[in-house]
Amino acid sequence: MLDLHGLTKTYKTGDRAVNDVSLSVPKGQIVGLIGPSGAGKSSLIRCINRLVEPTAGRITLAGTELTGLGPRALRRQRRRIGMIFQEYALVERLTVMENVLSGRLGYVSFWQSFTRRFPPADIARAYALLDRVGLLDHADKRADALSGGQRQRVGIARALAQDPELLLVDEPTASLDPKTSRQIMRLLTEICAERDLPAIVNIHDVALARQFLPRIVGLRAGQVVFDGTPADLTDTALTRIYGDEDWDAMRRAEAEDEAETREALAARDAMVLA
Ligand SMILES: Nc1ncnc2c1ncn2[C@@H]1O[C@H](COP(=O)(O)OP(=O)(O)OP(=O)(O)O)[C@@H](O)[C@H]1O
Repeated sequence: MLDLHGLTKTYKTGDRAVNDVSLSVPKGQIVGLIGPSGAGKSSLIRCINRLVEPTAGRITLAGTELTGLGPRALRRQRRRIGMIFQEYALVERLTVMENVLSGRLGYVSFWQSFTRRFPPADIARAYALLDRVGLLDHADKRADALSGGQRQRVGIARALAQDPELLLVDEPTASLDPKTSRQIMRLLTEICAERDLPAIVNIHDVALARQFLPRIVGLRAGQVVFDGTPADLTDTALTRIYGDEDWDAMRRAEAEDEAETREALAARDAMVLA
């Protein structure tokens, strides 16, 4: 269970990116965080593992308060939080397996990590994770030889190798085509359910959030202005989050965009097969 209480971040510039956010995410629940650009989604996610230092408020993960920990204790607690990034953040010249094992670096000694000698149990677990994300046959490939969707699967396996108690996911599908995006969202939701993991997913694609995430939190100017199910996310609720828009026109434009992407991908596949 993750608990945020009165979480606030004011940057030195005076920007209050996160403003008194209180939120609980129970085990096994995956929450989508939506909101306009600049609403504070990234700042909120980064406050939770203290990549961004909160100005006020409390963060508690399974009973341990993360705010106020010193550097050593914070390092230990960060192992409990798996991060998955938009740009994957893989080490390109390392193999898929080495990238997944790098999720264990917080657990092995300096010497073991320096020589990259991981315990056999870690290696066995990394193979099992690669199998789970559908990349077992790619274990020895270099990360830079993979497609975007495959890279994100490595990012997911690496986060899971940490044996996390919470997943923080920052725009996981922003660099992916619609079909691959759906596959990645499906994988994330299945994994949270299987492992009883709480997760927060920063996601700009409202249609995708609606399709896959049972709970959606809307941020506007650093504050929670919506917290509900996809069915609760009516046009009125969307207006509260994003301001006035013609939602029908936006849905039509989104459908057109998706159809265009599908056509472009079909044309590309046809060229590859020809
Ligand atoms: N390092 C920083 N220093 C000062 N202000 C910042 C910093 N990072 C973010 N901000 C400001 O905080 C506010 C929230 O930004 P943040 O990136 O968290 O929003 P976001 O919802 O993730 O936006 P986007 O969807 O565009 O990524 C913005 O006004 C931004 O300019």
